[in-house]
Amino acid sequence: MDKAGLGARGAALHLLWGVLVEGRPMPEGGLPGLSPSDQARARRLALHVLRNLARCDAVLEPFLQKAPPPGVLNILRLAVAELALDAGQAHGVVSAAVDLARGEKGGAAFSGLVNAVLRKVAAKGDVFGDLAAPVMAPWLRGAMIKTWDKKVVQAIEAVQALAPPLDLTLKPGVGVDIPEAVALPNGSLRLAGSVQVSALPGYATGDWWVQDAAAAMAVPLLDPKPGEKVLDLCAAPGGKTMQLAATGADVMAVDMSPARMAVLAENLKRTGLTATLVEADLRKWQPDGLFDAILLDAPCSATGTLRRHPDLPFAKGADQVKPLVALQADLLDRALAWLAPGGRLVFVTCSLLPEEGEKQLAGALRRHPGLTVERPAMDWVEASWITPEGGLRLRPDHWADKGGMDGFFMARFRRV
Ligand SMILES: C[S@@+](CC[C@H](N)C(=O)[O-])C[C@H]1O[C@@H](n2cnc3c(N)ncnc32)[C@H](O)[C@@H]1O
Repeated sequence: MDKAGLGARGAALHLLWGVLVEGRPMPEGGLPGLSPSDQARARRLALHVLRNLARCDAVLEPFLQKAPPPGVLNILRLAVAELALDAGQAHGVVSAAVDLARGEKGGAAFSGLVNAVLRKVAAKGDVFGDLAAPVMAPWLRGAMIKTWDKKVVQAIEAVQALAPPLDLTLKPGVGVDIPEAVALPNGSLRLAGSVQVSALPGYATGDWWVQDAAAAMAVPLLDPKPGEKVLDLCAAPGGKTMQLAATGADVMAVDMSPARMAVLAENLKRTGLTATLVEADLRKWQPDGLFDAILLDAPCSATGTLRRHPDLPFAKGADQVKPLVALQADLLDRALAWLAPGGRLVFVTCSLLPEEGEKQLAGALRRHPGLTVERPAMDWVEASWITPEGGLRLRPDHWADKGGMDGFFMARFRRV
């Protein structure tokens, strides 16, 4: 890191500008010109701000008579989030913010204000104090309150305000020795705090891969057997492909994104697992034969992953959900036709919205007479997670005492 940490903080501001001013999602790739640790720090800082935007603004509000230009406001938000949440790294926050303001177009005139405001904020000590956890975007919160009661929504928001843990899915049969990791009931290993993934034991030897514990529940629900023909649809970057391949099933993985498929190929190489890869748009593709088991991890609003992607509500709105719902139903109908008689299909979305979960299950049963739903039988699934129709509704506040989980809906269909 450069001495004043300006590289990472400057990159964090660049990310924030893209999300908050231009309404773009955070880019997934590397941040040019920064060391891996500075890249990680830049992302972490930007995510702290996005997860806690309302709290940062509430802290600043008493000290600002009117809003400064967006670039300067973001410098202030970044410094507040860093003082509140990155204490170990927060040396020189105020002076770095002043330097960043001086370097910002039109910002030099505000450097005195930045200095004065942040000194007062820093003097407070407990920066966020008892400010409530940030609430979800209004369009999403409204939908959540219609689905669950307010207490559940607040519990979800409390988990979404926290930096998520790092979950690892283990290759079966390998011993992994990471003393600070905690084993979850489903077999995932969980690490708290920010960790350099590639430095952990077992990374280079491909003994595990990063995947939220909830995401890791779809493959056990499908329960593939060695030698079965399994189709993995919307497969990249391959967290679930690797789980499928590790069971000894004969896996074909399909996805339309060349960049994500390249990551999937890389992941398989690192873990020494094999699958047949097909780059294709599932709206046009047809397989040559039928499959014993299919996993469809459909594109969705990703509203279940807001703690990992707090940029999403700034880049996506309610209007983007409807076309996704239609695409999910289309892909589900197509995939059901590729099941061998008696075969099973698990439909998955990382969404909190019933249109992308419970209602997709109901729609599939209406459109496909003879289709049945099989209830999850994994012993670590809590009864309250299973919907009356037999779907698996996973919410961020589940296992809240262990650090929560991403929100998912999954259902296992059987073609009779
Ligand atoms: C939720 S992600 C999949 C995550 C993946 N299953 C995993 O476990 O790592 C959804 C994927 O759907 C793919 N996708 C979206 N529309 C598609 C289509 N029409 N045909 C094929 N793939 C599609 C995207 O490229 C994206 O990789």
